[in-house]
Amino acid sequence: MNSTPDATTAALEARAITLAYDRNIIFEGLDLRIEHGQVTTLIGANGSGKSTLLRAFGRLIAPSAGTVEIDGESMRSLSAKEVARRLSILPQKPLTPSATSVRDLISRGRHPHQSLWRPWRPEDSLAVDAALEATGLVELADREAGSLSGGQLQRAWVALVLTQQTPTILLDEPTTFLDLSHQLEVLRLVRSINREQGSTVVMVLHDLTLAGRYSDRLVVVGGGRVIADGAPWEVLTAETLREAFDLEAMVIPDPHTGSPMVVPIDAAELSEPPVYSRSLG
Ligand SMILES: Nc1ncnc2c1ncn2[C@@H]1O[C@H](COP(=O)(O)OP(=O)(O)OP(=O)(O)O)[C@@H](O)[C@H]1O
Repeated sequence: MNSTPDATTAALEARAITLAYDRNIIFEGLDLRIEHGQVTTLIGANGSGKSTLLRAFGRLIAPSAGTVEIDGESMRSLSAKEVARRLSILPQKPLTPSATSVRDLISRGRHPHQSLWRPWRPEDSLAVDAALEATGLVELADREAGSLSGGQLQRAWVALVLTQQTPTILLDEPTTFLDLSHQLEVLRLVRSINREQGSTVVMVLHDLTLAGRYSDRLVVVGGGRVIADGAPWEVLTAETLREAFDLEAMVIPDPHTGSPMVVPIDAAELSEPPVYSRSLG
């Protein structure tokens, strides 16, 4: 790994940033620290600015005011190649190149590691093989990427990000298009990379229960600010869900993992007594 984190430097830090599209201001003067070695997940309603924030952390968009730092250094002061060595990002809608095999697509993840003096090495092939294996794509390695199903392609993008082996990984909705079993597989993989390699992960997820299960920290955004920030049990409360999502919900412990499970309540059903009491009564 390239970075040498210390206790006081954040992996990523937004300092008083303003993010806007023309005159549409999404965040103004926002501060947010992302700690080294944690899985942090951004949650919030549609259009609340999660992807915008992630893109700013990935230097895909520049703040119109304030700074974004990586390991204590301003992103602006670093070359594109240096940023690519430190972080990888899976954007929300990556464009699939045509006439590219799955293996070639994933191999692109090794480009930041190469230079004139550092051509393709056996370890690059090993990293690609490991990512194919980890994402269950070995049998599809020679298929054209454009011919994959939505879920298979999503796993190929996740594999591409993983082969980069950067200290920080940003994932915008990595479970889109995936069936539940593959969602679990991808999130388990992301967490194992975090635990085993100490990578810092920042993701955007829509499934609140999975976010709570696989994250160390949740950051809820809405109305141009951070509504709540903390460990999953601190953040996933009925009050926060009401404020952030306009949602009535119960939060109960998952019987298997003990992590918070969000059970949405349909407002139309609120007038009815719970099914349990109906069947008992
Ligand atoms: N490229 C863009 N140009 C103009 N406006 C944009 C652009 N991208 C996002 N927006 C607007 O910025 C706001 C925040 O969008 P963003 O995609 O960050 O939200 P989000 O929380 O990730 O949403 P979702 O959950 O629907 O993916 C929205 O109002 C959106 O319409």
